[in-house]
Amino acid sequence: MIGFDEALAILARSVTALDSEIVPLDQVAGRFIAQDLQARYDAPRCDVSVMDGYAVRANSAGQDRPLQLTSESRPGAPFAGHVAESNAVRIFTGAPVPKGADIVIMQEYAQASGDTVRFSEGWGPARHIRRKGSDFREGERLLAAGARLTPQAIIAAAAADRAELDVAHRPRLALIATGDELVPPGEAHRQPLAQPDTASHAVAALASRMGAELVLHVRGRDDREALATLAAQALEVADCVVVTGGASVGDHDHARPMFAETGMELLFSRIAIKPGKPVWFGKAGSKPVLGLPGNPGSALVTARLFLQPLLAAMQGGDPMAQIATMPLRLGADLEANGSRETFFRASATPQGLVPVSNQVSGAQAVLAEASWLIRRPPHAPAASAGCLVEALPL
Ligand SMILES: Nc1nc2c(c(=O)[nH]1)N[C@H]1C(S)=C(S)[C@@H](COP(=O)(O)OP(=O)(O)OC[C@H]3O[C@@H](n4cnc5c(N)ncnc54)[C@H](O)[C@@H]3O)O[C@H]1N2
Ligand code: MOO
Repeated sequence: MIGFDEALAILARSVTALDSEIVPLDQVAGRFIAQDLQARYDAPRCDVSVMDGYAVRANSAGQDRPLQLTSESRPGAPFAGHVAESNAVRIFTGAPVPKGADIVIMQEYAQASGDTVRFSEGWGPARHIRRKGSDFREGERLLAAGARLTPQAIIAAAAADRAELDVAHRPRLALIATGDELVPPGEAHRQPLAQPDTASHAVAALASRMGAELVLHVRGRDDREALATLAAQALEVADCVVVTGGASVGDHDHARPMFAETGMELLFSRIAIKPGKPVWFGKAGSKPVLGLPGNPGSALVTARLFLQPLLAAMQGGDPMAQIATMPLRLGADLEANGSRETFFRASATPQGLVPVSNQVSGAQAVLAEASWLIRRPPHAPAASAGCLVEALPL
């Protein structure tokens, strides 16, 4: 068996990014940008007001005499003149601050009367001016190649004044769930020995969250020849293939053998992690093939630990960034674990991370409340509520 870090390093080394395409800004959500993105102008483009109020000279506002209102400045319609000592300019949030003025006084501190305005004390030290270029400068890099286009990254892309972005192609994913007992969800309750295929639907959801396009989603019976046909079909239509189940050592575990005729090179199998020992990974030509255990808890956790980095790498993202952990506080006691590195499913509560009550790989009911994985080294002792543990979002 190999360790998790070693397995991930092999996976990261062996995956190459897909080509990119130009896509309208409204269709890039969740995708990965293929090139650095530079700003095309300074933001703000000039000094602008942060408040609705009056642009004046600070030394004239404090004197107890009314100032002459000369004009107004609105976003997109600035006042081009100069603010003299005895003058004030009505100004609105986001409007250019006229020359001569060095403070904006909020209208709450102003009493305007006709074409004059005077100010009551108490407006405080803030100047309420955002300086030209204080957000970013022309030419500054706003997004780095490989960045994920989250809603917040899309603000930066739009601020960089781009209508379209160069993004990695969406990986076309083929998903094969193996197991004679599996039936589509909705049909299991009618057949006493049937199990709904739950795992592959979770994997599909995770893959779609990572920008993949599901081009094939099938269930295959535990029959080596039938599965070999599905393997060939999957490699025909997809950029990468995921198989659930049949990953272990039983007589009916065909997930790896089903790729024998495709010339798939096996790059690793059996990892010292819990759950997820049977995970395997190979390449059929340039196409990654990932095998996940059939147990739903294992399939979900290992999709998060292996498929998410794999799909990021295929889109030019950093696979290692996908599995970065951070220290978080335990909100309940955590049990000791055995010789395999262990990923406990946990829920986030105001007290901290609380391991879900059933950590068995086949358990499904508790998964709905699990939003984090607590990563524990081999032979980690029990840890008490309040301790810091390393965790990553599920
Ligand atoms: N002698 C050994 N037995 C097992 C080992 C081992 O090392 N030696 N490893 C165990 C571990 S760990 C796991 S995890 C399981 C997973 O093995 P498989 O990937 O071969 O999974 P299956 O046997 O196909 O199924 C296991 C279990 O999960 C259910 N299942 C399968 N697919 C789905 C699905 N898509 N949706 C819902 N449920 C699914 C299946 O009905 C079985 O109950 O092997 C251990 N055994
Ligand atoms: O290691 Mo398996 O994936 O737990 O039950």
